Amino acid sequence: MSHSWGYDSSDGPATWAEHYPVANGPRQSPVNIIPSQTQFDSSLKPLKLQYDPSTSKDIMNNGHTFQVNFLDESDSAILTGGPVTGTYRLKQFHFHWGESDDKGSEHTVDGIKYPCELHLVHWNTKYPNFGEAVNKPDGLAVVGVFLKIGSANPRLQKVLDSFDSIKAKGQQTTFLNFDPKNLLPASLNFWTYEGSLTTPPLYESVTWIVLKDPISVSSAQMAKFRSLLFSSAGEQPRCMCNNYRPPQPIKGRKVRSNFK
Ligand SMILES: CN(C)c1nnc([C@H](N)S(N)(=O)=O)s1
Ligand SMILES: [Zn+2]
Repeated sequence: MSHSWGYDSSDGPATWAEHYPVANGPRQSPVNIIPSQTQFDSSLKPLKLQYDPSTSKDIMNNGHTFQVNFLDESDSAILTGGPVTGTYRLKQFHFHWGESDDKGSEHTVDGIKYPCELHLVHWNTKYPNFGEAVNKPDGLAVVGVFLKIGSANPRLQKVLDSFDSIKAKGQQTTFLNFDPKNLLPASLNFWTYEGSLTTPPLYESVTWIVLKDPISVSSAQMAKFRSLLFSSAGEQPRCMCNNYRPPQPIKGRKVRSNFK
């Protein structure tokens, strides 16, 4: 049975290496992206994200974040191009955020934290299924999108409206016909590097594709993210926030960009 973990001082990122020694591995995520030290790579192909809204299934509170799950039995919602070879299927998307608008993202840019970060998790179809792909060095591709405080984002509304149904850990509700394309910025300019899952088991299996441009979110919308709970129904309520891992050592890795 996997060891329980969280984001408090007693079970948070500073403790994860006790049960997941890869936490101190050579390709851990997230990282601080320093644009002046990234390398433009003209061989990077345009990133192609082809999503089919009919593949969205449900939305759930997993006790660490909330995630929207997708049907992944066919190549209906896929990622191709960019830094990857082959076809990666969308499995789920989720978010990380802070207790206040001055923190919450996992990746940082020149040390700047955004209030929230969206992760769209895809698995390499060279493997038979997600479970086989999740711990392979080229198993996953995660697209990271920063959220920046500004005007309210109407495209987040359907997600926010589901929160009353998934307030506590373990709660789930149907979430049909949602197009994650609507959560992307206009530009797909990205930084990319080889990294890991940012939560246990911290497998070093992720090609990270972090979009340079953020999408907007209002402070009031961020307050709704913080209405969710880490705790199960009936337990002492614990606000779901600060569910982010801080940047990890780059350990000689290159961060490439597809833009100058
Ligand atoms: C098993 N899956 C889909 C995941 N495991 N850890 C995940 C992390 N939350 S992240 N941030 O995507 O690396 S996603
Ligand atoms: Zn994540």
